[in-house]
Amino acid sequence: MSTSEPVTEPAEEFTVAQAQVDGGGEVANGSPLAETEYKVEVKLADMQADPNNPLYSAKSFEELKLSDELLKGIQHMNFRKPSKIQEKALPLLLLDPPTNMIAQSQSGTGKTAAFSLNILSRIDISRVEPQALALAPSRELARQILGVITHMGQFMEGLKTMAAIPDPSRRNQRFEAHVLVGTPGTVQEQLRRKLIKADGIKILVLDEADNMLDQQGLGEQCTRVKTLLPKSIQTVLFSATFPPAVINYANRFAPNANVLTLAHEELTIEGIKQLYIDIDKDNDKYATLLKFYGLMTQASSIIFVRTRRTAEELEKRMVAEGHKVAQLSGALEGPERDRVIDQFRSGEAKVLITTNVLARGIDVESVTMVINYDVPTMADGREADPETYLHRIGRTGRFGRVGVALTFVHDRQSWEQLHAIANYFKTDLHPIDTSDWDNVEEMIQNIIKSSRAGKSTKEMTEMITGL
Ligand SMILES: Nc1ncnc2c1ncn2[C@@H]1O[C@H](COP(=O)(O)OP(=O)(O)OP(=O)(O)O)[C@@H](O)[C@H]1O
Repeated sequence: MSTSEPVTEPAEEFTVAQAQVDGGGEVANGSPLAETEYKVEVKLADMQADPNNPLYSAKSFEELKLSDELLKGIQHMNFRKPSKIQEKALPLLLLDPPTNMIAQSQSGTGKTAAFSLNILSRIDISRVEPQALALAPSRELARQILGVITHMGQFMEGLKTMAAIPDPSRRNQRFEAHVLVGTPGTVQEQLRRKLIKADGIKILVLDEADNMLDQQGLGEQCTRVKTLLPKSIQTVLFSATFPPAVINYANRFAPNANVLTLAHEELTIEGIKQLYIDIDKDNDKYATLLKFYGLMTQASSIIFVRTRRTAEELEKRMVAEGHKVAQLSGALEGPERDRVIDQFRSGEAKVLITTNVLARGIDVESVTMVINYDVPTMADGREADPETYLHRIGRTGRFGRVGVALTFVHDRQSWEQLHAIANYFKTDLHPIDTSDWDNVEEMIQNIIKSSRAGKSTKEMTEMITGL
């Protein structure tokens, strides 16, 4: 061995017990599914029977030609019927010869399972080497996807899955697993160091693909990763959003792909009730937030802010006043980030303050309220960022559940930004009248409660149109 070669360690595989999955998996979070399962199922069955609903499907999982092991995995996750994206994407993904895909579907409609089932269907279990690689923009999302794949594939005997995310304690590990899920920087580095063997890789998935291709740094890393993989791979791009600016790039990244897209007017989720509060001054935002604290802890909530600094300041202030909150931003080290998200997922922490780092993909079913403390904007801080708004509010209302998305506006600029977002999606945002707090509390409490009681979205709309 030459001295420049890394000293490699055997791979440490990921286990089902570590899997981070919600939505009916065994590893549940703060809101115990058992309490609501029956009612939620009733509602879900109605939604899945409605052809206009993104959760609708005419077919069963059995009809999608999946292996018995995978059908067992799906059953174990309590999935009864596929969603629309699963039903449409899977047959195209499973075509032989494999074909590239660019696919879009609303937040929380089961895109992860769609690409995971393709990955698991194509694995040759007898060869323990990387055969599929899924990339995500954050370590939390990569860990979550890994959890879904591991959980879903638990009946495939011998299946090995691993995370490829920054981990200084395992810098020299070899990635001896069938499926790898990671972040682009780490994967690129480990491919370059030959700790990830590239020549057996058949599938490359980019989750949150528009973000991955569009963001400076991430886009270059993804392109580099792709050039280090075999030419013949199946490239699969998934996201809830594909803004026009990235479509061309996506088409080049995944040439001749089967394309499933939606118009942006179709992207809002009916179960997410979008509200806003007009606050007089910036200073009053914090006081207003505190008024919501009791409501925020009834299930779980995420507060999105623009900068790491605001996240840290809010955390400090709230903790100093005796409120129990967790905070996660890119300023924290990996293990600390893992600890915070795990606490939130388990329900130990009910309120999470974060930046756009967690705007995408994170799936915690107990989240009933998302607060946009700062309206999402582009990097310049001026122009509204509708895509990020959609991803942020999509952390609630997962797979037919209901939730509240509340945005704070405090001046003309933030009001105009929110207005631009509403226009973009052609959606109605309901103002909250802050002069009558009892009424506000009651209304939000009703929405939150109804998410547990499985109230229909029609009833939900009636509940807030009185505002
Ligand atoms: N067929 C199904 N039946 C029941 N639940 C499902 C089904 N498919 C997925 N789910 C659940 O729905 C939730 C949302 O799925 P997922 O995280 O894949 O959404 P997504 O479309 O990737 O959302 P986002 O755009 O926010 O990343 C998960 O908790 C998942 O377990």
